[in-house]
Amino acid sequence: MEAIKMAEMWATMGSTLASIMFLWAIIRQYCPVEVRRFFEKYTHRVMGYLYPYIRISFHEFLGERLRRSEAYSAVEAYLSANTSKSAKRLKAEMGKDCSNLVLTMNEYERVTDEFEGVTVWWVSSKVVSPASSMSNYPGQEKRLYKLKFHKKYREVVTGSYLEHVIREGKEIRIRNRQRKLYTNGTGYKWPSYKHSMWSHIVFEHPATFDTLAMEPEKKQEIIEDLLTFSKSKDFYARIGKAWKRGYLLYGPPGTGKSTMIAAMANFLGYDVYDLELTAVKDNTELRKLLIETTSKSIIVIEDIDCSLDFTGKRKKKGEKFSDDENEKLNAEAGRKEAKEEGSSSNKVTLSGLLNFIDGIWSASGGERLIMFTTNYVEKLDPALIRRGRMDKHIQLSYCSFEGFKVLAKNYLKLETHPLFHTIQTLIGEIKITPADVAENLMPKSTVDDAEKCLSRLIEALKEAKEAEAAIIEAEKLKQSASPVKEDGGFCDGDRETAEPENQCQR
Ligand SMILES: Nc1ncnc2c1ncn2[C@@H]1O[C@H](COP(=O)(O)OP(=O)(O)OP(=O)(O)O)[C@@H](O)[C@H]1O
Repeated sequence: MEAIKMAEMWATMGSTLASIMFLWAIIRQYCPVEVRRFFEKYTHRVMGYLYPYIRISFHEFLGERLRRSEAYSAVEAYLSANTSKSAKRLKAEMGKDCSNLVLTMNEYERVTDEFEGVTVWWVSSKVVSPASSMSNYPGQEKRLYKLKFHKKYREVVTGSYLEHVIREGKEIRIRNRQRKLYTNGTGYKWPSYKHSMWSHIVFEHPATFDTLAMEPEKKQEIIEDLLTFSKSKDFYARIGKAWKRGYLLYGPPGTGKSTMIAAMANFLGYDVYDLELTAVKDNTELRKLLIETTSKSIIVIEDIDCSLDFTGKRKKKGEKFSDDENEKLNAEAGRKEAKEEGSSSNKVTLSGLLNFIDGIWSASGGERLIMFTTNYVEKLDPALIRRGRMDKHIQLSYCSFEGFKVLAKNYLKLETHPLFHTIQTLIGEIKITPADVAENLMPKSTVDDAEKCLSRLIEALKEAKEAEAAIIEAEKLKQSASPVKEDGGFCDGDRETAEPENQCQR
């Protein structure tokens, strides 16, 4: 009996409240703003005792720090990525003016989220500002999010949860935005002089770390390095360094240097600036181009060893200098360059490039990765690639069995196959680039099945093995014919000849 009475009482209370809400929704449209605010203030107080949940407009807490539209977009991105499918329906535009709000109840969508053990509910609602009495324009329609949570979690929600939502939402938006690939070329500027400028296309390279053929541990190390960098804004500010990181990617042609850059750009959601140094007239122009790059970008100089004379001018291959000696040589080379710069302003110099790498972005802020690629790391000037400038050196090498498995999964959708064993043995014995493996795995006609592609790869590996054996045999014969050169220099791959010109030829 008791239970039935209670149920009846709750039902009556519920229907009374619903009637009041319904009446209020009608009346409030015609109420002056002051009356409405007064009424709502006291209703909220009373309701606070009966109903311990708080419903806040998201902008109450972030309005000061963030533009409304920015906050709205961040929440939208966060909810779309982190919560149930229903959030995907929350796509909406945000209007400019949010005064005089009228809620239209039937637009409600509700999404649940959890953070540090706290449950919150997001509600999306449509808002219409009343039509102006002076014009014929209808009222503007806007969207907003409201957040509901138990009042005992007020501190967690307004303290860390909202920050978390905004931060994550912004990152998701950056990852999802359409990115650009910039290249520099020559343009004309009034009054008609040539100058280097960026032009761009949409960056749509499909490479990801999942599709990159590389040992899993090495891949993971790079991913973590990138993640740490992208989250280290405060750290860089604290230690007084520009928020940039240099990567040197080196290895033989076809080992995936360009593919790695694309995977990095896709992973971080950055734009790519492909800087062609040979098209840059001088240091002034280089400076201008670099300053024009935006935050969250990767600046790439491919084949740096071929881009002007940046190769080991200061230190010849095999020469071992102490740090002091190196400093002296570098200073001397710097002076020489400065002289050259004075005599010919028509040049991008090493010192110019080093200066820009070191300091150019200190004033402009924002995060940037600078990447050099080369097939001949040993040719590069040590000053160009020292740690601090090129913070991480990544060697891209010949295809390992782990790398092959990634390619087999990408190209043939194969995780395992009886022919894998033969491939594992052969791939451990010879050097083959991922590009060559990929080429062999590519179906050449509609009748090519996985087995045919794998057999073709085995054939290619066997041929490469035979070719390698023939080269080794020929070299042995050559060496046994002339062990010592006329000038007394040796040629054993490790030791230099007496004259620098007489370098070993492989
Ligand atoms: N590690 C890899 N993972 C996946 N695919 C690869 C890899 N390496 C090469 N490839 C394939 O080979 C092609 C050429 O590779 P990429 O241009 O990245 O090599 P690279 O090292 O930059 O060569 P280069 O030094 O000649 O510029 C790519 O389009 C890709 O299909």
